[in-house]
Amino acid sequence: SIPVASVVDGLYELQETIGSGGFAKVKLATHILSGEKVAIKIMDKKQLGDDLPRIRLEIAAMKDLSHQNVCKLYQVMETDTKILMVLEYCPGGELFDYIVEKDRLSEDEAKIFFRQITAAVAYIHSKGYAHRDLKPENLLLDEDQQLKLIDFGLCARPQGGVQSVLDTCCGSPAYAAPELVSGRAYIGAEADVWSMGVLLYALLCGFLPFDDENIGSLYRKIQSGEYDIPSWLSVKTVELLNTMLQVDPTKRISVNDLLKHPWLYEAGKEDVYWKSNYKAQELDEECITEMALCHGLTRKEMRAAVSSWKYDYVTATYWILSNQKERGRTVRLLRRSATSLPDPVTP
Ligand SMILES: Cn1cc(Br)cc1C(=O)Nc1[nH]nc2c1CN(C(=O)N[C@H](CN1CCCC1)c1ccccc1)C21CC1
Repeated sequence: SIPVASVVDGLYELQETIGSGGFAKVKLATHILSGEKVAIKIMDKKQLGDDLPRIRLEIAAMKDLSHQNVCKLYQVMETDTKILMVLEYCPGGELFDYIVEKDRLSEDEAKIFFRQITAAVAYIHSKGYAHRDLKPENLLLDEDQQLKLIDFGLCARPQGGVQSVLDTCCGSPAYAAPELVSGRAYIGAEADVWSMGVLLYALLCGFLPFDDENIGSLYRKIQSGEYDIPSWLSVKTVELLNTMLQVDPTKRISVNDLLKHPWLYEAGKEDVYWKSNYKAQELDEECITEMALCHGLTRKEMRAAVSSWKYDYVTATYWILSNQKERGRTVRLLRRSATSLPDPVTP
């Protein structure tokens, strides 16, 4: 079978393995043209077995999600036996390890993280997705201590969101059930808010609200919705937790109402900026120019190549450059270096 090294040859320099799970492993790598570090998630198709559709779903979702608190997908490569996802590298590791190290977070620090988690979830829900596996292991810290959501393998998307459900149900909303017209018809959106409640509790307490070695009694505890309130939690915090940890999903706060909840704004914080900073529509001219120079193409040709969003090396280079710009770094690529760049398109 085709070795992974051959597909990344000249594009990425593979380095050590930084994570390994059942059917996948994550290796640190360097995007040669920019010198930026990336994380390459390498999955074995055979080991994936009938989980393969989950990966196709994860890839489709991540191509559609560009947000400052969602780990960016840069490139997808496939060989006869492997699927490779080139993703944003987060040098801070998992939020899970961060909490373990600090035992538990102060209300102020938890608030900073929770605002970012709410921004990420509000964004993916606005795109018609639900993550359905929110936990501190799936939130990574980047070099600026910003949280990035990962692992969309379990995410769900009703075909085209609520509008399509409305359209399909006999055409006129007169027949649509109340939860449909209220836009609550997401698959799993309410479940995401419950998980956010568990997440916030874990940040503030360092242990879980519902826990038990025996899975049966764990389920009973979850279904009871009863959990201990440690003395260090403020009344306002407990009120917020209660709005999320409502057993009845129809009584549970929505992520849009969470965005307006006063707890997120204490200590004079400004609005949670949940919309995406990425502009996939209008391309960044500075990045296009730098790429055109590096590839020996005109800006017009480069613009056309980038806006085809093939999730090839061109897409990766564009996203990496725009991330660099976003972080206030200089937008710079290696000039036409020895690396075997694809020959410029003959004009
Ligand atoms: C742990 N760590 C420590 C440092 Br320093 C950096 C990291 C690190 O993993 N950074 C990192 N940057 N970008 C990524 C990662 C990890 N990572 C991941 O996608 N990591 C997940 C972690 N999941 C959490 C629950 C189950 C597995 C993973 C998925 C499959 C196999 C192995 C790991 C990406 C690619 C998106």
